Amino acid sequence: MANAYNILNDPFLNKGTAFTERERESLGLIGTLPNKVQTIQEQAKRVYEQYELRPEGMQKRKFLMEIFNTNRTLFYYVVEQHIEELLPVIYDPVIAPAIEKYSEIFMKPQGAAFLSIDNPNDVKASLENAAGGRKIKLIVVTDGEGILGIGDWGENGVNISVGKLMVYTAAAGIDPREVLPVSLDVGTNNETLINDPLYLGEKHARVTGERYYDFVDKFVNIAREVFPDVYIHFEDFGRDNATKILNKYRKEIPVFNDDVQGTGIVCLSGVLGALNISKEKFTDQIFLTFGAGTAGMGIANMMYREMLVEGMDPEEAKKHFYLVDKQGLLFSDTAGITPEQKPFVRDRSEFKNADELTNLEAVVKAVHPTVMIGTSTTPGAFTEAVVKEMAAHTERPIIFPISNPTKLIEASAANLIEWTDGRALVATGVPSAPVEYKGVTYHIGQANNALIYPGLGLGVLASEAKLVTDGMLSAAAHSLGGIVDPNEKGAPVLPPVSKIQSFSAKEAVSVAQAAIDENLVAKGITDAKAATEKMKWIPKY
Ligand SMILES: NC(=O)c1ccc[n+]([C@@H]2O[C@H](COP(=O)([O-])OP(=O)(O)OC[C@H]3O[C@@H](n4cnc5c(N)ncnc54)[C@H](O)[C@@H]3O)[C@@H](O)[C@H]2O)c1
Ligand SMILES: O=C(O)C[C@H](O)C(=O)O
Ligand SMILES: [Mn+2]
Repeated sequence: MANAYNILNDPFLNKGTAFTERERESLGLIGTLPNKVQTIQEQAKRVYEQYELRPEGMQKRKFLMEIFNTNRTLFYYVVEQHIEELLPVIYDPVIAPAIEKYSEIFMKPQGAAFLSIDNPNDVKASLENAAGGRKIKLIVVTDGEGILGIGDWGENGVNISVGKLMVYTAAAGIDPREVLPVSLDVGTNNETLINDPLYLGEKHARVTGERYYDFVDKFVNIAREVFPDVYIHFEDFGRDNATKILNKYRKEIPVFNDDVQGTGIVCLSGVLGALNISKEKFTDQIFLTFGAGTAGMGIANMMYREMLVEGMDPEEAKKHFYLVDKQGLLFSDTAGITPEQKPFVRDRSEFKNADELTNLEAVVKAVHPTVMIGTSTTPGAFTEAVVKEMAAHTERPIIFPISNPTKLIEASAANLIEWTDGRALVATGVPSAPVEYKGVTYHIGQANNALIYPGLGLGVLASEAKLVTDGMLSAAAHSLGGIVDPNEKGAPVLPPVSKIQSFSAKEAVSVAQAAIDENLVAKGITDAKAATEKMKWIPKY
């Protein structure tokens, strides 16, 4: 029988001052709380006022995490009330310094499962212990190798699993009792962590190769055994592993890689939104991917598949793509081409000055892109010269500098609007304030996978989809249309975060419907809307 101590210390059970007199009596809580019984609205007012008193991001985050650790329902109630303001604090960009400082500021494990490659026999017990008897339907797992654009943060990366799951609940109403953040600690190559006496992860170099893949496989298999049908979301794996792991499982079980697929979906949505504004055709676009890594290639593939959906011939479609990475424009004979880049590399003979195409400005001059997306982790790479050159050859340049966090952005929204005299259609990965320019207020869309993975997840879980297919990803990308009025001056290319709950719900229905149409759902699921509505968790007592 749970006693007062256990109840008040369990964030899923605790209601704090909102326990009614009857509950206090029946649960043995008499005298363990101030006598006044509060509503969740009153509690939320108190929490928000305290939140506002905290002067800056990390302190605001620490305060919110205390509420998260104490009372999950109240936490989500407050977050949903102030979603646009709080999302950047519980998630990107404030999550970045919270990851860097994770070991120093550690207070509570936040319900995560910590799996170590040095103790592979503990995987099952660790997952079971962390779940504590809860029926887990969704896991976000990271190995911490490619956290946002800030690199290898080892075990500290667990915070991204926790943060991504917060967005699932706040945006799409995924029941917080049914989720599990997981960290795969396979070591770290980050010297700062290795030399940090307070670092909480394994202090050795990353294990790679067969032993690494075996460990990932062990985690996937045991997770599916302990939590049948669990949907696994992979986050911030390194460039060499992300797509490889995704492709290994995606034909067998419901898995998702956020950096590859989530980023692809949100960027396709953004481009479709931009074309609604410019009234141009998708198949006329020339795409330049700057930073052809995990996210960059996920985006290129999503755009490429859309070209095929539009009826374009595969060989013809490939000609619309140019990849630029550290080496410059990527050619078939460029050294260090990754397996993901290979299908999209160009032939040197296409250009008279191929040997000069080693920097972004030269490439833009040579290929005249109409869409340029930055996933390069290179701050300021979209210089005035690059942007003006692009804008000289296209009326409405579509430019998405989406490297995160803020310090890594390829260009600010304000600069892009100014350098193109208001013609650029812009989205950024982190939130950007509206830009005032020559009497027009330009609203900047946030091309962050957080806008789409919650709705996708709700659609997958509600329909009990057995796989996550390209058709479902495409349905997700197309579902965000029709929310923004494209004819309004300064309209954003993506719907605003303030509406994330309503468009996530809409997206979930589209995804579940696609799963139903592809015969991938559990028996008896025929009504996508009813299924997603039934699944939705609401923060109330
Ligand atoms: N907005 C979003 O939703 C979203 C989603 C995923 C990733 N991202 C961001 O995209 C960035 C990349 O993430 P990733 O997971 O693809 O990392 P990654 O390491 O897999 O890829 C980065 C690529 O950029 C290349 N690069 C590095 N320096 C370069 C330079 N000077 N010029 C050209 N290319 C260069 C690297 O060689 C690599 O191929 C990160 O900042 C991340 O935060 C944003
Ligand atoms: O975490 C984010 O803000 C988006 C993305 O998954 C990233 O890795 O940058
Ligand atoms: Mn990520």
